[in-house]
Amino acid sequence: MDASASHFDLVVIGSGPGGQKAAIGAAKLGKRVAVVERRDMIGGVCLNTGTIPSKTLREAVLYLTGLTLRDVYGSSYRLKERITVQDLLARLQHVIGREMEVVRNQLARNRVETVVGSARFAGPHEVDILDADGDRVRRLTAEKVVVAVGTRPARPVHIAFDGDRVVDSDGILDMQEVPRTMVVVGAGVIGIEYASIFAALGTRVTVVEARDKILDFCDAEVVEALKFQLRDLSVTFRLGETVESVTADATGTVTTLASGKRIPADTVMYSAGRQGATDGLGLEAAGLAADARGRLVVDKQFRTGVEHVYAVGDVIGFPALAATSQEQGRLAAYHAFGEPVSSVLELQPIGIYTIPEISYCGDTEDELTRAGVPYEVGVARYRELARGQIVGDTYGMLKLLVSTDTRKILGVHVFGTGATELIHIGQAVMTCGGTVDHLVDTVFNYPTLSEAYKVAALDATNKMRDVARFGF
Ligand SMILES: Cc1cc2nc3c(=O)[nH]c(=O)nc-3n(C[C@H](O)[C@H](O)[C@H](O)COP(=O)(O)OP(=O)(O)OC[C@H]3O[C@@H](n4cnc5c(N)ncnc54)[C@H](O)[C@@H]3O)c2cc1C
Ligand SMILES: NC(=O)c1ccc[n+]([C@@H]2O[C@H](COP(=O)([O-])OP(=O)(O)OC[C@H]3O[C@@H](n4cnc5c(N)ncnc54)[C@H](O)[C@@H]3O)[C@@H](O)[C@H]2O)c1
Repeated sequence: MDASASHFDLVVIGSGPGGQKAAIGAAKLGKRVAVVERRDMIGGVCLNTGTIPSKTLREAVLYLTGLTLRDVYGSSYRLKERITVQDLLARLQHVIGREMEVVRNQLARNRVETVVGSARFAGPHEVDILDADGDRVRRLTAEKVVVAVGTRPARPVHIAFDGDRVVDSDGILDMQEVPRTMVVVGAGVIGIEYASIFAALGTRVTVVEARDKILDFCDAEVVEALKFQLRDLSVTFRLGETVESVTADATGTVTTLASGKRIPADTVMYSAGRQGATDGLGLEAAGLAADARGRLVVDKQFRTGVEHVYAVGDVIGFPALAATSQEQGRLAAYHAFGEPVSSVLELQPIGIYTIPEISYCGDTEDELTRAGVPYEVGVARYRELARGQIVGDTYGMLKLLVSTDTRKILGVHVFGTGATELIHIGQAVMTCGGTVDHLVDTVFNYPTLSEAYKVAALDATNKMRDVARFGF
C-alpha cells in the first residue's frame, strides 16, 4: 500500500462518543482522519454494551410492563403478561442497528476512514493495526493521535464469571431468560440502573454494596426517595457488605457475603467498577503509561504527557459519561489543530436512568452546607402539577437550591418522569447566571412538568421573603 495512503493528520483509537466527535471535529477542520475500531464495535461501548442497550432495555421494560401507568389503571395493569427475553432483545437489536448506521454514515460523509482492527502504538507517531489473531495488517502514521479506548468491566479474580449465571454488565445482555431472582454486586450507577430494570420486570433483586450509601454524589433526599421506590419493587439492599464468594451450577447461584449471609439467585451480575482498556495498546512505544486502573492522565486540553497524543472519554476517568466524552473529543480535536474553543464542561448535568429517573446539575445540599454557603430550598411535587396527575406520577419532585445572598440557582435536583430532560432548563438558567426571580417571572406551558420550575421558584422565594421580613 502507498505509504501516503496510511498517513493521517489525526488517528483516533476507539469509535465511542469521544472518538466519534474527535474524528468529526478534526474532519470539519479539513483534516485527514482515521478512526480505528474493532469489527462489530462501531459506536463503542456506548452503543454496543453500555448506554444505548441499557437505556433501550429500560424503555422496553417500561413499555411492556406498563409500570408507570399503574397509578392510573391499577396495580395489575400490564401490556404483556409474560415478557420474554426475545421481546426485550428485539427492540435492542433494532435500536443498535439503526444507531450503528447513523454512526457509520456520519463518519463516512465526513470522509473519516474507518480502519477495522485493534490499534497498538509502534512509536509516538506510528499505530499498528492488528487483526483478530493479533497479526499486524497495516501501519498508520499520524501527526496527532486521540486515544478514546474506553473501559471494560472490572472482574474480581476470585469470582468465576461463566457468561451465563455469573455475569458482568456486558454479559447480562446475553441472558437467555428473565431471572426470577438476581444479585447485583456494586451499587454504582450501572448496578442501580440494572437493579431498577430487573425489579420493574418482576425479578426479586438483592443489591450488595461495600459502601454504606448508594449514589452518594446525588441529593440525599432524592436517593432516599429512590430507595423507597425500589424497595416497593421488592429490591433488598445489603449495604456495607462485601461478597466473599459466588457458587454456581446449572440450577442457580449462591452468593456468600463476608458477614456470613448467603443469598440464592438465578443470576449474579457484577457492576463493581470498570478498568481502562489500555492493556495491549503498546502505550510504552508512545512514551506513555497508564495508572493501576488502566487510565491515562491528561491536562485541561486533554493532552497526555506526550504532547501530540490526546486522551478523551472513559479512559481518563471521571465523569465517564457519553455526553462529556463527546465534548472532550471535540475539544481535543480543536485544540490539536489550533481551533479556538470555549466550553462549559464545569456545569454538566448528571442523568441516572433508574426507575424513576434522577437528574441534577450544580451543587447538592450537603456540598453547600459543608462549604458554608447559605441557600434556600424550593420544592415542587409532581402530584401538585396537573401534568403529574395526567401522566400518573405522584412521587416525582423538583428541588431548587437558591443562594440567599445572590438569588442565583446553585443546584437543581429532579426525581421522576422526564427528569433527565427537565434538568436542561435549570442548567441553561445556571449557565447564564440566572436568578430564582427569572423562574418566578417566566410563563411555562400548562399543563407541563416544566411548570415545576416556577412552583419551586415560588416556594423558595416565599421562604426567603419570610426571612427578609426580619431584616436579614
Ligand atoms: C451499562 C452502561 C450504561 C451506561 N449508561 C450511560 C448513560 O445512561 N449515560 C451516559 O452518559 N453514560 C453512560 N454510560 C457511560 C458511557 O457509555 C461512556 O461514558 C461512553 O461510552 C464513553 O465513551 P468513550 O468515547 O470513552 O468510548 P467507549 O464507548 O468506551 O468505546 C471505546 C471503544 O474503543 C475501542 N477500542 C478499545 N481499545 C482499542 C484498540 N486498541 N484499538 C481499536 N479500538 C479500541 C473499543 O472497542 C470501544 O468500542 C454507561 C456505561 C455502561 C457500561
Ligand atoms: N446514567 C449514567 O450516566 C451512567 C449509567 C451507567 C454507567 N455510567 C458510568 O459508568 C461508570 C462505571 O459505573 P459502575 O457502576 O460500574 O462503577 P462505580 O465504580 O461507579 O461503582 C461501583 C460500585 O461497586 C461497589 N463495589 C466494588 N466492589 C464491590 C464488592 N466486592 N462488593 C460490593 N460492592 C462493591 C463500589 O463501592 C461502588 O459503589 C460510572 O463512572 C458512570 O459514570 C453512567
